[in-house]
Amino acid sequence: MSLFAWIEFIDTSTLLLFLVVFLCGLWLLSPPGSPVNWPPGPKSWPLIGNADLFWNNDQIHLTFTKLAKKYGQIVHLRIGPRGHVILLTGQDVIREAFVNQGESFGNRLSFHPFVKYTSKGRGILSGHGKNWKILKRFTLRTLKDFGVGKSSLEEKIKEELDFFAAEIHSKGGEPFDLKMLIENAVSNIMCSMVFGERYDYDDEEFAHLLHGVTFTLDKAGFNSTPMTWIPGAVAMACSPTMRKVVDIDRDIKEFVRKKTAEHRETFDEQNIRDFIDIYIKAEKDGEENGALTYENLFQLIVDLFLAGTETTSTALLWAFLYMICHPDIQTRCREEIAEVIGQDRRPCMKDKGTLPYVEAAILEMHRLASIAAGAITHVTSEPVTLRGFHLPKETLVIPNLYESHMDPACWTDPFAFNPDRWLDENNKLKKTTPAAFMPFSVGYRKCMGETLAKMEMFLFVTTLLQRFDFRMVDVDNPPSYTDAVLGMTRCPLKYKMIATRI
Ligand code: HEM
Repeated sequence: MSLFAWIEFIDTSTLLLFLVVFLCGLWLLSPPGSPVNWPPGPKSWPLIGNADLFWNNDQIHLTFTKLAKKYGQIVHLRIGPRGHVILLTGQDVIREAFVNQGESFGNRLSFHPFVKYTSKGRGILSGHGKNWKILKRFTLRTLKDFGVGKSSLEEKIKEELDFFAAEIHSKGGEPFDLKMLIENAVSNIMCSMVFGERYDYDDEEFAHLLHGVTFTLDKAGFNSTPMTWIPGAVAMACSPTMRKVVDIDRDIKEFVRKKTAEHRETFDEQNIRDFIDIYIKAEKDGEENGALTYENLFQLIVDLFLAGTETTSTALLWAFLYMICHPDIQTRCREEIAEVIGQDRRPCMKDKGTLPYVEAAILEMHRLASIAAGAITHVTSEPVTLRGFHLPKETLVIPNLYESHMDPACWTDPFAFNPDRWLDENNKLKKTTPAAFMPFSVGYRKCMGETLAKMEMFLFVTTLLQRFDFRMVDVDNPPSYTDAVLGMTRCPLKYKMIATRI
């Protein structure tokens, strides 16, 4: 296997030579004697630093945990002659950085080639600084106004659940893979909020976009970190993956462009239909001193799709995998739903608080699945000091959220799926959650969609368990619920299941 097979980006040996020459050049030009004192870390190779740790490694969170055991809570990795990555392990140090010094640790990777050629640092996922603050304010306010946490959005989620349940029913008890169905359903909720419409599960154009989103999130995951210091033009010229990500970005933008153009033509200030209308109105009203531009709207919508579909659908995939691997827990959830809600009415958000065991199972899913195992890479916005280490501006910072969820010092028998750990002696949900529990990250850049994600998780899990019994296809050959692949999110391996209508 070639040296660069890990990243699928390099076509030819000529390029390899070019890169070596390029890295040598950078190395020679690097300023001597840096004024920072780096935390400890593994020995690094000349030129490539510790980039080898990322090669072909879809379990990088486990590598990070091993490094923390050896070098401590703050580990330093070198990438190439100039790049520096800091790994943070443990909720205390993660909070010290992201909560206590949130803004200093709050930039994103605007210099990664993927970002340079797609969002260009606009939007909320890869943006930072003044523009990001404006978009964050607008997004949180609009999500709230538009119904996140309110009954209007709840109705949309329930409508989608009816389509979703009908699709599962149509499998007629035959084995099926939930992945695409669930991605469709979750994206449709976002589509209803943003565009005011949903798409059929067999809509080819939409399926193409969803595949694109999955591909991008897979390839833009942690093992693409060493690419950060490869010049964008070199990556574009040499990497088929990079070119595909750019093509996908173009297709998604074309789709969004079509939708926003239609909205502009039919815009009626008296009848605000969705997120795009709210944005158009804000733009017309000159809100935020004109900072809400068309380009910003564009990237914002793309970002909401990237951040809000794959995450929730992956979390749901894990939830149903745990349910089929633990039929006893599934039955206990269903019994609680039957006792509190019955079969004659559908679950609603008002039921939250009355189904402690189901809620405990969802919390346990978030912990054990740790879908955002390393959150999204942060970047220091200025020189900072953390526990005596002085880190320069533009240091990459990755929090190992996975380790916090698996730390035996915080969780008894951490690899077991055990909803009971969230309940008190009266089988009520414990009043506080442990500080080590951070599925949505913490501080300045924490998830903006947490409330929406929690609504979706609760309504999907309760509604589907009320209507279906889920089983594994072959009890003698159960799917693994410990193995996973980490791209941007930590995904379960492909599995099928059987659903029977209750
Ligand atoms: C189970 C579902 C979800 C999980 C576990 C999750 C988790 C996360 C995590 C860990 C981050 C990174 C925070 C950091 O870098 O420190 C994040 C960022 C983000 N999430 Fe979520 N998320 C979920 C669903 C959603 C949904 C449904 C939305 C839709 C609105 C959303 C919108 C965002 C946005 C916009 C960001 C970027 C925040 C920023 O960079 O400032 N997420 N999410």
